[in-house]
Amino acid sequence: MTLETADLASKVATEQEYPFLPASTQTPSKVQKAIAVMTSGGDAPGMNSNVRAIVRTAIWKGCRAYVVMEGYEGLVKGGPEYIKEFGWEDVRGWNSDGGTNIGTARCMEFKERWGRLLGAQHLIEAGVDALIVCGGDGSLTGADLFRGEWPSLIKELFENKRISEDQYTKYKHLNICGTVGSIDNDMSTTDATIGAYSSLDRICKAIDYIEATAYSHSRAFVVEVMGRNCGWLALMAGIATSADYILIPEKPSSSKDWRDQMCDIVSKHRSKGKRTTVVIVAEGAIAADLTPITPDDVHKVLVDKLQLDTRTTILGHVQRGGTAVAFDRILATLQGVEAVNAVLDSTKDTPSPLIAINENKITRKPLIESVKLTKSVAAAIQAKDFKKAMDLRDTEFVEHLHNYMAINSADHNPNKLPKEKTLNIAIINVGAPAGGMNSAVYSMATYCMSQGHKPFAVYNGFTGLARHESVKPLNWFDMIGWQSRGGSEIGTNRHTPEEAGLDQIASYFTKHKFDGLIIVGGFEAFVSLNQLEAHRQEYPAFRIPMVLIPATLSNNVPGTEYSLGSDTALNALMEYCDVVKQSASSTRNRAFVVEVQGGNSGYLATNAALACGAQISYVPEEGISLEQLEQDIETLKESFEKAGGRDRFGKLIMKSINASKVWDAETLATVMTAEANGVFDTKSAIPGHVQQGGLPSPIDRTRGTRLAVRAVKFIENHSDLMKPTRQAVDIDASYNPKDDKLSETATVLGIKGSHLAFTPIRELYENESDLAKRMPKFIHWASTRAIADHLVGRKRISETK
Ligand SMILES: Nc1ncnc2c1ncn2[C@@H]1O[C@H](COP(=O)(O)OP(=O)(O)OP(=O)(O)O)[C@@H](O)[C@H]1O
Ligand SMILES: O=P(O)(O)OC[C@H]1O[C@](O)(CO)[C@@H](O)[C@@H]1O
Ligand SMILES: [Mg+2]
Repeated sequence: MTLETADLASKVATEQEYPFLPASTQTPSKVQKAIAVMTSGGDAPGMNSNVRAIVRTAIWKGCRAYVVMEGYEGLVKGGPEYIKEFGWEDVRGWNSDGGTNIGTARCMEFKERWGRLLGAQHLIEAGVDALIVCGGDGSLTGADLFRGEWPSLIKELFENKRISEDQYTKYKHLNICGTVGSIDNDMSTTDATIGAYSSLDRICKAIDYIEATAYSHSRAFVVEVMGRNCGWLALMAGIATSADYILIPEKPSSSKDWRDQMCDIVSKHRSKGKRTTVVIVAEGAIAADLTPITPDDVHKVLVDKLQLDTRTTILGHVQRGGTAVAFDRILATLQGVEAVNAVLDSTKDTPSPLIAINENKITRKPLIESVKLTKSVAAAIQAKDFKKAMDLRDTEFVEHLHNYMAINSADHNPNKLPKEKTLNIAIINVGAPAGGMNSAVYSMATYCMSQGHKPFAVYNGFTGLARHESVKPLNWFDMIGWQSRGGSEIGTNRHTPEEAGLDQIASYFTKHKFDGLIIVGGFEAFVSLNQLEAHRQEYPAFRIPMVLIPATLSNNVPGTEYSLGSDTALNALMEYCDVVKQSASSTRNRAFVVEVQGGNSGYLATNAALACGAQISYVPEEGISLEQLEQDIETLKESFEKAGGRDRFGKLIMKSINASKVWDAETLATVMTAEANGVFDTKSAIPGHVQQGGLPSPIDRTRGTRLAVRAVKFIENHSDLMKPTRQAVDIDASYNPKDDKLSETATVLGIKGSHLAFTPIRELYENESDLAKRMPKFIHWASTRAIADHLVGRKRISETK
């Protein structure tokens, strides 16, 4: 995630007070604004990270921070019990807490004007001049209304002498900002709401468990998931667990009655030997005539029409529980920082912002527009205009649904494409295993099948091919369950084509008539793709469209801000760190140095630091200077002394293995303990290959699918361009390596800012790679380091000089 906030440091008051002090002890001259945050609507994992980031950023910038307890109910009730000033320490350790620590509510009074009038009065009485609301579509609709009505509310308060003239003048404009916190992911203009991916994680885990018992009894399960009127959770869970059928509000079956369509698909799967059936029903699922579809309805159909032994599981509030996944913690943190920036940037003429995320970029969107768009989805559904409802959901939603439907019909429906258009597509994994590799392979293979292409797996990387001709067409039955599995089902290794043997590889490409290649892997895969492209002149077999889907926990592939597996790894590391931090907190005066993988990339260490609130992260990009180390030990000492054995004060230090050759985790821990003079002690903790993760995270699974389908489409779209270059009579003359159009057909599919993008491998290899370090030249996450530091009060040598 990149955050192009104007440099945080530049907005910081020049002489910073030590940020461990509560806001109230800061000198009033530095106080710019009083910023309040509330959480509202259903609680969502990650809300606490959002509040933590808002409170600390506000304090860091010299503002006073307030929290409104119990959502809008707290505004309506008012007073210091509900609108409280918060200090730096009040939000310590909140990253790993589920739910919302400041409470939330569904407040009917705020839907009435008199309730909002009270809310306005109480905000003014508390001296709050900016309100950040973290909530779902309902909460932000309320916020939008509140802001719209503000002038009339304060006029009425003034006229009725409920506020003074001074207050009336001072609080003329309500500065409001929304951060979207809801498990439903139903807010337009943002790809993800805080909490949605945590909920998806809970759902996928539950369905993974259900699969095992369903398999044992050869049963069908109907699983109801939340989401109110939005089918995002059901759709994404459907993709991530390769469920047999999903029912969502936005897309009732139009061609057929849903019962017949579901039974068709389920019986096709069963007839091919599948022992389990999972049907996911969104709680808002409806038929084309708007009649609700309940789990009982689905259960009855599966029993009556297909005679399946069927059970129903309503997941309920389990989906909202537990600690937030790494994505939500980081999203909530970066959005919290951005929300404070937005509030400080705003003038009376600025429209109220909503802090969104598009692909990998934190963005600001006009709140009013987002609320309007969101409301129009519900209106379109009510009007049975499902096409419009789909169009109004973000484009990613539409893409995911299209992919799910295609993949789910793989190998069952008549081929989409005429015979002459169908292709042989080779799939290979290269490098270390990464979460989501299987999902990508499964999805590209099944998508190929749905179009009529023939997917081939190249087993055990390029050496497998060169030495053993390990190529096999993939079939549907063999891949059942791959979507949810960790590791690499088709095997992977680090050898590049040059190491494995170009002659053999080319001859097998020719023998199996490959028309396209998709490589899933990390930096070795990147190098491999470049080699194949560079050898197209000698080997016509390589004159095929080739796509790399980056997959590595190091997240160091040029051309993308996100590699498959990095989210799974981040979660594995974060869970490990939460446990270690709990231990450190219980022991009171203890810190842990956690050694993090990632080669020369500090991505994992930096993001784990953000997600866990680590005190320090040492990364290869910066190294470890003695001066900074001394400074860090001093800061740790000071903070342990100040804490005086208070609870929840365990400290984490993330250290990338390659941050320093001299300072390994253990040495660092020993030195810190010695230098601390008994104030605190430090231990080392080494998660090692646990960081590759067990089951892939839902993000890696669903992104794996999305990237896979895009990769196949790229091959389809570039096949006609490449065919003549290997089928011409004069094969040498038919290929000009300098022809950009041809060389662009060897490409990396990645996420760049707010877009998915294909970038030619040659361009990346020549201009954007630091080959010696196996790193991209541009570190897209660099700006998050300053944020991670500021949120824990770490001082940098450069700042203290
Ligand atoms: N139209 C509205 N006018 C004023 N306030 C509203 C409005 N809609 C919602 N609110 C306020 O926001 C609160 C939360 O809304 P809602 O229950 O719809 O949850 P949400 O914010 O959409 O979150 P989630 O859907 O995740 O539970 C309501 O209880 C109410 O106080
Ligand atoms: O927790 P409550 O008030 O029962 O509400 C449940 C609703 O809240 C959500 O969990 C979040 O909006 C919905 O998915 C669900 O419909
Ligand atoms: Mg809602």
